Amino acid sequence: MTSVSVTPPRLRLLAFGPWRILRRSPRATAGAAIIGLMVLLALLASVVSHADPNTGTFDPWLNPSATHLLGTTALGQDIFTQLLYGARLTLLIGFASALIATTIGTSLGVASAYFGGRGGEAINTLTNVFLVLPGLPLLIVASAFLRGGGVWSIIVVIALTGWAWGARVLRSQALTLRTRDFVQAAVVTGEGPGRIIFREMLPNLAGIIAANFFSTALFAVLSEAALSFIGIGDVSQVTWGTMLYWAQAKQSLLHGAWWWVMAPGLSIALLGTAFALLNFGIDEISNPRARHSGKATRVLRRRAAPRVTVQQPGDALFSVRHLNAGYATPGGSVRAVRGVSLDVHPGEFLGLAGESGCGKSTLAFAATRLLDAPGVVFSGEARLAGQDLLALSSEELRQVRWREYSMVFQASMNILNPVLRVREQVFDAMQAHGVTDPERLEARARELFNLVGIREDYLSAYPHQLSGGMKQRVVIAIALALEPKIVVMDEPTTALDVVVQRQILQEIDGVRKRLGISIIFITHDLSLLIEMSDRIAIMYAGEVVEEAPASSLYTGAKHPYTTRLMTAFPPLSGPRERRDGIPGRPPSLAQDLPGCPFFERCPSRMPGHCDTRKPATVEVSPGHKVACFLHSPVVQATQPQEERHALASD
Ligand SMILES: Nc1ncnc2c1ncn2[C@@H]1O[C@H](COP(=O)(O)OP(=O)(O)OP(=O)(O)O)[C@@H](O)[C@H]1O
Repeated sequence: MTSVSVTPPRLRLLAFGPWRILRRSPRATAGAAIIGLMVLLALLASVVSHADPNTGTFDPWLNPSATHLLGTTALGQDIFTQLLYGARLTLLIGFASALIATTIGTSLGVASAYFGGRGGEAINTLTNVFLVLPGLPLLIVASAFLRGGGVWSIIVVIALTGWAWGARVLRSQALTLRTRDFVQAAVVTGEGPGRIIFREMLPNLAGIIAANFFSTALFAVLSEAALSFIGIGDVSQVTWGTMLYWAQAKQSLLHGAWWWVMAPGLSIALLGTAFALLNFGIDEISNPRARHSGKATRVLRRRAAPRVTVQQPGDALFSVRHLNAGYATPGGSVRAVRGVSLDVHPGEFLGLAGESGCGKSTLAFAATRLLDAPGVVFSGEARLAGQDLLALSSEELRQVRWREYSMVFQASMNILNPVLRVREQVFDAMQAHGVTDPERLEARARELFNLVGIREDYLSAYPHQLSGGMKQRVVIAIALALEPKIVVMDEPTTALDVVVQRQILQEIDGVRKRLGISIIFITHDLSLLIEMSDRIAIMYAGEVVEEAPASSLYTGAKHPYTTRLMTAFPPLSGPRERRDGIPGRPPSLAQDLPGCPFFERCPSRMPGHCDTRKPATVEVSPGHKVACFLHSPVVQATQPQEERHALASD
């Protein structure tokens, strides 16, 4: 395969292009028009006016007239000509200072947030020092040092004194962004820091960076005016600031020549307004939600999934053995997963059910090496095709994750970056794993959308233009992008309404059968799992208490917890009836549980027996395993026959 490089990461604003920004926002158009006019007049100064801005060739103190639109100065210079030439340096100072300060502020702010650690703290301290230094005195001292360096020394001084505010704002925004699901997801899918910063984070910060740029430009123009006004700037150059200085020095107001002050003063105010308008306009463009706020989200058309034969389970594809995991908390360890062993076969749909807090998510996170601090894997193995995921180095893990296995988590629609089109986000996962050919990326993205039942034209949409169900389908498409062998889905449809939930589940099942992938599906909803799964494992207080083919669990659940869990949900068919919950509460996972974890709530408990020893897991029929003394050979041998029968049929 010949691979060609794809378009490098770029700011979304740049991707829009200046013309589209202007077409879309009247405010940006107005701001750009004002600045454009100022730039044009500055460039054409010598064409518009033939006078020399520095030399006093006219009578002093002339009033505005057709010959001198804004009158003349005390030295006989034409004020309109000075305004035109002054715009050149004023605009240069504004834009150049803003560019330098914004580059410094953005780089330092984002780097300190993303990388953190001591370097991040050092940058933060430096930023704070610059923030507490009083602005104008700092400018005055720095300018005094660099006096005589011309306009560029003023630009450098303003940039060096103006970057800190931007760095502070961008740091705090980047810190928030760093924890957002779509950034975390980019880390998980294997994207490097440069790519995450430029592609995932900076586009989301574009509005703030633009705001920072224009406010720094305004700060630069005002600072130059202030420095010139007090005589520290280079007063031999014509800028709007030095015009104010000379107007004040020659006491123009006492001479009634108010236009000498008003012309540069109003020009500075107009420039500030233009910067603010551009700022608003760019915010509209960089925030797609604001851009499309009036448009209704289109509803997804469902596509029926053709049924194919399920692959017969063979040897385990994914095998978890004696996994112990939990959380290190100040109050001690929470053991949320206790000695769990589970197998998933190729093409199999394994359902994992249990009450909230029983450790399902911790198991999923621990087994896929996603359990972050304070989570800890205490011991055990999680082998995917023979390779122990828990023993891989970070780089090895990066290679395997998403290519060999992928995940879809609760409310994972939040992993979609709001300012990137869906297409680019589907591409990202593939690009991070070396797929770079644009044609192949596009073809695969279309194929994936067909697979999960979304029209291909939605590839060009932004996440907010999609319904919750469609977003979840996009996330599932991303999880399938590299054709992993297994996908772990932790309540992927919880946030959706029941109808959409069911459609997506049917779609997932169809995809699984077509591609022959395995799925571990986690939910509270046992009745849903019975419908969807090949096999179901029931967790309680960190342990798997029963595991069986879905049909045999439905017709003959063995563990008292499973039978209670079954009756807690409405039946799949038949008349509606009142459901009872399971009385009592699960035990604290911070404590040791020497016996059966369900002991306290079990209607068939045998004190002195169930609470003192762990029941062995026994296979009561092919593939149906249960950890309960009601079915253990020890109890069966020691209990009278009638009592055993009564207990077992509970
Ligand atoms: N960060 C944490 N620190 C300490 N304890 C935690 C942490 N996260 C989860 N736990 C505890 O671990 C146990 C298992 O939680 P887990 O989220 O794995 O359960 P779950 O079955 O997936 O629940 P749910 O269905 O509500 O998502 C719970 O008792 C929970 O309180």
